[in-house]
Amino acid sequence: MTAPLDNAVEAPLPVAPPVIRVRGVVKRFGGAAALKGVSVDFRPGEIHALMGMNGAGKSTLVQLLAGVHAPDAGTIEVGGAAHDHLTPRQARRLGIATVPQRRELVLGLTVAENVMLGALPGRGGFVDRRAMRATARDALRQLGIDLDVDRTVADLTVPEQTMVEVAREVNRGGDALILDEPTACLGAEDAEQIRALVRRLSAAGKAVIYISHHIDEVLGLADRLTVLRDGEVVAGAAAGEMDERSLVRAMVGREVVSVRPPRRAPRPEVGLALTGLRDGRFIEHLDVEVRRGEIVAVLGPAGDAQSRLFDLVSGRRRPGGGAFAVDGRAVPFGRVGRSLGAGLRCVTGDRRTLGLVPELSVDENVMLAHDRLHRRRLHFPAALARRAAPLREAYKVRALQRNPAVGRLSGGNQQKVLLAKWLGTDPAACFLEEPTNGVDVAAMAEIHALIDALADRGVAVLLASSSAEEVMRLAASVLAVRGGRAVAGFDVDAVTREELIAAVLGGALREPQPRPALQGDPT
Ligand SMILES: Nc1ncnc2c1ncn2[C@@H]1O[C@H](COP(=O)(O)OP(=O)(O)OP(=O)(O)O)[C@@H](O)[C@H]1O
Repeated sequence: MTAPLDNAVEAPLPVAPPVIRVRGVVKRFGGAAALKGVSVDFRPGEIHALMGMNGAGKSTLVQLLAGVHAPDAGTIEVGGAAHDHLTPRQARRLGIATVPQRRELVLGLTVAENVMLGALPGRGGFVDRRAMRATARDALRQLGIDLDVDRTVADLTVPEQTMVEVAREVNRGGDALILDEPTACLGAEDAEQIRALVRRLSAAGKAVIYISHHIDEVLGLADRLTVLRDGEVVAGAAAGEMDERSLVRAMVGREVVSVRPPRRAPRPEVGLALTGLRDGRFIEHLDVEVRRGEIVAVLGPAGDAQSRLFDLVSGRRRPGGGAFAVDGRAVPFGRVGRSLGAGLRCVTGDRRTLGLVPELSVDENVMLAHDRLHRRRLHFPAALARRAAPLREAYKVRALQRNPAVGRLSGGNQQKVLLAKWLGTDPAACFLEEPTNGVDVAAMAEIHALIDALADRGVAVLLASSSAEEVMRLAASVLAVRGGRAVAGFDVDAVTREELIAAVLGGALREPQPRPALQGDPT
C-alpha cells in the first residue's frame, strides 16, 4: 500500500495527516495501568496493525477510541480537535467505527435492513423499502461486496456477516474502522475475503486499525505496525521494516521457542473411544481411539465438525448414533454428570458463551469445575484464592487486579482460565476444542507445553483443531475430517503440512497462528 521507505535515497513521500492522534493516554483499572502513556497516529488510507501479547492493552486502546472508556490522562485528537475523552456517540459522530469480534447484527433481518440499521429511509411514517434496498445495494457495491440485499443475515457465512457489518459502519459515516481480529477462527479462503475487503477500505481512504495475533497475516497486510507491551508502545514501524522475528521479539521481549518433547509411547489402555459417531448433519461417521498418554487430533476446516464434536462428547447434544467409552467403560451420551464422573473433561472452543461465567471472579471460574466435582458449595474468598493459586500460576493467568471478574480479563487470559478450570481436575481423558484460540505466541507455546504434560501424565487427549500447525506440534496421529467424515488418518511424523491441508480441503484450514520456533526431536 505505502511505497517502500528508502529515505536515504529519496525524499520521503508526503504522508496524509492523521485522522486520529493519540497522545500520552493512560488508562487505569482499579489503580493498575492498562495503558501507560501511549501515543500513536492513525492515517487515512493506511492499514495500521496493533500487535501485542494477551493483556498488552490493544483492546483497551481501541475502547478509548470508541468511547467505551475514558482515559485517565492524555488526549485523543480527531480531525484536528483534541478531546480528553470521547463518548460512544461522539466517537461515532467523528467517524470512528468498531467492528468487534462478535457480530452485532440482527440475524432475522435482511442484509439491506442491517446495512441501513439506524438510518432507515422513511416516507409518510413508513420505511421506504425501495430506497432502503437501493442505498444498501449501493453501499455494498462501493466496497466491492457482492451480496443479495434481500438475503436474511442468519443465512450468511461468517465472513459475509462481517462484510455486512463493515458496510453498515461505512454507511453510517465511518472513516476510521477498528477491526478486532476479524479473521480469528476463519479458514484461509474466508480470511482472504476479509483481507481483500480491508485492502479496498484502505484504497477508499479509510484508516483501518487492525488487531490480530496472526503474524504472517499482519506482515502481508498492514502498512504500519504498532506493538504494545504491558501498556506501552515498544515498536512502531512501516510494515516492511519488521519481520516475523523482530515482531515476536518486540511483542514478547525475547525469542519464543516451543520445545516439542520426544513423543513417548502411549500406554496400551484406551482412554477415550468414539465408535460410529454420527449426528445426521455435521458428523457422518467417526471412529477415534485415544490411548492413555496419547494425543490424537481431529483436523478439519474451521467450523466443520469441531464444535459439533464438542457438543456430542460433552453431553450438550445427543448424537444420531454411535457409542463412547472412557477407560473402557461405556458412557451414555447426553449425560454430563456421567461423563465427568468417568473422568472426561471437555474444553469448549467458545469460551465466551459456553466456557466461563464472565461475572464470576477468576478464582471462582478456575475452581468451578473442581468444586462441582467435589460438591463444594461454600466459598470463603481466602480459601478459594489459596486453592486457585497453583492453577493460576501453572496456566500463567495474568490480570491487572488480584481477582477481577473473568469477563474483565484479556481474551487470551480468559482462554488460560478455561483450560485451568477443566484440566486442573485430574482428568483421565480430555477433549480440547481449539485450545489456543486468541492466545498470543508466547501463551501458545506455554499451552502446548501444558498439553504435552497432560499426555505425559497418562491422560488421553483428543484435540479438535483447524490448525495444521497445531496438530503437527502436538499430536502423534491425525484424523483428517471433511464434511463431518474422516477422510484419512496420518502418523504426524510421516506427513507434511501440505499433505494434511490437501487431505482436509485444499487450504480451508485455519490461518497459520503465530508460530513459535520449534525445537525438539519428534521421535
Ligand atoms: N474493564 C476492565 N476492568 C479491569 N481490568 C481490565 C478491564 N479491561 C481490561 N482490563 C485489563 O487491562 C489489561 C489490558 O487488557 P486488553 O484487553 O486491552 O488486552 P489485549 O492486548 O487486548 O489482550 P488480548 O490479546 O488477550 O485480547 C489486561 O490486564 C486486562 O485484564
